[in-house]
Amino acid sequence: MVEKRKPIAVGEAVQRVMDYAFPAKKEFVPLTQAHGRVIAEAIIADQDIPAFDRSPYDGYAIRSIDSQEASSEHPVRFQVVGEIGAGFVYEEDVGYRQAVRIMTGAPIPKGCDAVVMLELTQTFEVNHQTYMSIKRSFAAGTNISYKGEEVRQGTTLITAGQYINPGVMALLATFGYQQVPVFRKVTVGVIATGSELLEPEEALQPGKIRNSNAYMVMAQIERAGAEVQYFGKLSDDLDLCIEIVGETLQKVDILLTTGGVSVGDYDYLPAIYQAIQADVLFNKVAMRPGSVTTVAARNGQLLFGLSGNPSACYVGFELFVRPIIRTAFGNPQPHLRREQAILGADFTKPNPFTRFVRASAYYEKGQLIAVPSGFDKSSAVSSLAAANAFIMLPGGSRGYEKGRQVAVLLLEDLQGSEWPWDNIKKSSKS
Ligand SMILES: Nc1nc2c(c(=O)[nH]1)N[C@H]1C(S)=C(S)[C@@H](COP(=O)(O)OP(=O)(O)OC[C@H]3O[C@@H](n4cnc5c(N)ncnc54)[C@H](O)[C@@H]3O)O[C@H]1N2
Ligand code: MOO
Ligand SMILES: [Mg+2]
Repeated sequence: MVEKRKPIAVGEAVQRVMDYAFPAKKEFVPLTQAHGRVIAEAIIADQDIPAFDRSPYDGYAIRSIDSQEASSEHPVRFQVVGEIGAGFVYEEDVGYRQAVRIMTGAPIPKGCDAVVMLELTQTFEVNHQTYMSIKRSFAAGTNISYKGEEVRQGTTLITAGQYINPGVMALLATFGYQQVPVFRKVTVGVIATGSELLEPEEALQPGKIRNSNAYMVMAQIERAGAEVQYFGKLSDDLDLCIEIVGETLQKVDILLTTGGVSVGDYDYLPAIYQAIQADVLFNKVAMRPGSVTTVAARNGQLLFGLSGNPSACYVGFELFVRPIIRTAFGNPQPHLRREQAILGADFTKPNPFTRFVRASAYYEKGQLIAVPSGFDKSSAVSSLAAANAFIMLPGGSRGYEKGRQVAVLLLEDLQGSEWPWDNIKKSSKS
């Protein structure tokens, strides 16, 4: 008699997995390798920005009081006593009706309190002495970028857990980080199971297929921000599988397998979990595809038994594995971002389980539209290429027509959701 499995709700299944989330660990990487990682400590300004009063323009630094009488009828003339480019300091005192030619980014010379843009001046020479004249007055503070006007020393600019984007890189460089504290990437081991599998370089043979899942989930692991270790494919040989799975667990933080989780004669994952004394957290989820997704734990370590069917494998990864990876970065929003969208095409197939339809989501006139991205069976491989979202359709006895509001989960987003699984309700007509 084949084992009868009891499906549990998706949210319940995700919660059971999240109970095994492990804490983030810190490591240091050189600045040049920090882009794309997640910062493990706050960035607190250890200096003001700007660090000194500086000129925002190419021009002349003056004492504003000396310009008070300037007008177009009576231009005021200044003796140019020096010049200074960015990176240098003008050390002398600047006196009555003296000006220093100054370039953008250079520190304001002592005594000066305004900068006149080059375009508003006239420069000329009299007896080998350079002068400039202006036709209007300038108030104190004109064209000065003040020390600390952007950021005050001691301000927290970035908190731990933030993705290091190019802007964060600029801050790290500004504050002189050579080694950057980042969360360690968890290592996810991948094993594909199935006697039918050939690697991409192998020629096709009758009854065999190429192993697409391993390459797909390895990319999903990287997209989620973890490190991959690939242990190859295993044929359906129970003893060999038990041995390799046991060994592999020692080498990784998380082990992910594809295939062999259903009730078929060669679906060995349930027996493998039993043999290595792993506790099965669930082996049936009320979702499509991916209902057979099985997750087990041994000594606190998670083993994800993803389906062999490519679309089911893909969905199982995004719902269950990705949030665990993102939690290991101290990310408080580790789940897929949930948004509302308009269903862009009829979806007539009813199903009692919650469905995760692989979809292409795009904005049109400010409205998010989601359209199924191709052949919709659990076995489909071709619809994944164009998928950047799942349309989440509550289970029920009817299909959904174009134009309805539906919930979508975004796959290529960095923001994430804290918990997208509440209120999976019937969609309503918008
Ligand atoms: N009697 C029942 N049969 C099935 C059930 C069920 O409840 N009762 N569940 C079905 C569902 S739903 C799914 S999903 C699949 C799950 O199958 P498994 O996870 O056991 O995976 P396999 O049997 O190993 O393979 C299924 C399918 O996927 C292909 N496959 C496997 N590995 C790969 C790979 N690495 N790359 C590409 N394709 C792969 C494999 O050739 C099979 O076609 O079970 C249903 N059956
Ligand atoms: O596990 Mo299956 O994906 O529901 O077709
Ligand atoms: Mg099977």
